[in-house]
Amino acid sequence: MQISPSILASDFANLQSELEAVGNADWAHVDVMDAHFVPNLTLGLPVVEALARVSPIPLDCHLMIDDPDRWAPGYAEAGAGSVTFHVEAARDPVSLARAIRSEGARAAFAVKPGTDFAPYEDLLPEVDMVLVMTVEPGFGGQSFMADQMAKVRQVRSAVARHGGDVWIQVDGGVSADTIGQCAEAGADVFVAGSAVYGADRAADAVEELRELARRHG
Ligand SMILES: O=C(CO)[C@H](O)[C@H](O)COP(=O)(O)O
Ligand SMILES: [Fe+2]
Repeated sequence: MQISPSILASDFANLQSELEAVGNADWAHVDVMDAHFVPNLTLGLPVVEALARVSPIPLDCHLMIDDPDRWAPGYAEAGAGSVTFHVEAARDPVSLARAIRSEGARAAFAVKPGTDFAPYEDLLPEVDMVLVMTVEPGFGGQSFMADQMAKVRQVRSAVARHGGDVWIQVDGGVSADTIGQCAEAGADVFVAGSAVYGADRAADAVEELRELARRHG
């Protein structure tokens, strides 16, 4: 059970100390948005390169961008430990996942709430993780979509059928109130922005979420 706090909910004026505040987490989730794939703009490659230099934990980059085939391997090269692209935006997901892995990072694909997983099941041997979005991508602080738990169960069964160690990540509205159902459905990597950075002590929130996930997993 791994926790990946989303720095989207942190203080962008103090990113290094915000990363250090969640040094007990497994990953730091970095939301890259390009104002095309989603209607919001956050940060890009130069900032990720700088964060990779100072972060005490590996970066988990979630690319909400058009044309990931062109850009995603660069994030692996910049030092991200895991790079997630959206299948809705990828032209050749197999080659893309291989390019990310060949740069030494874990490769993952994400599915939006309205995207079926079944057409992408054959990609499982090419990736290290599947991200099931539990909000419409674009903004932090949205309400958790419990109807996506059926998809998490579907991915968990597909992973069991295929064998191999593919992690299942959930992202969006994950909190102390919702993490239990995610773990029960089969998720094992949990992104949390507001629930971690909105807490009095971010590190305590990370421990609490991990404990709740373990209890329900
Ligand atoms: O990908 C994302 C939004 O597109 C974020 O990672 C996600 O929303 C995390 O924020 P919160 O936990 O506040 O929902
Ligand atoms: Fe994200």
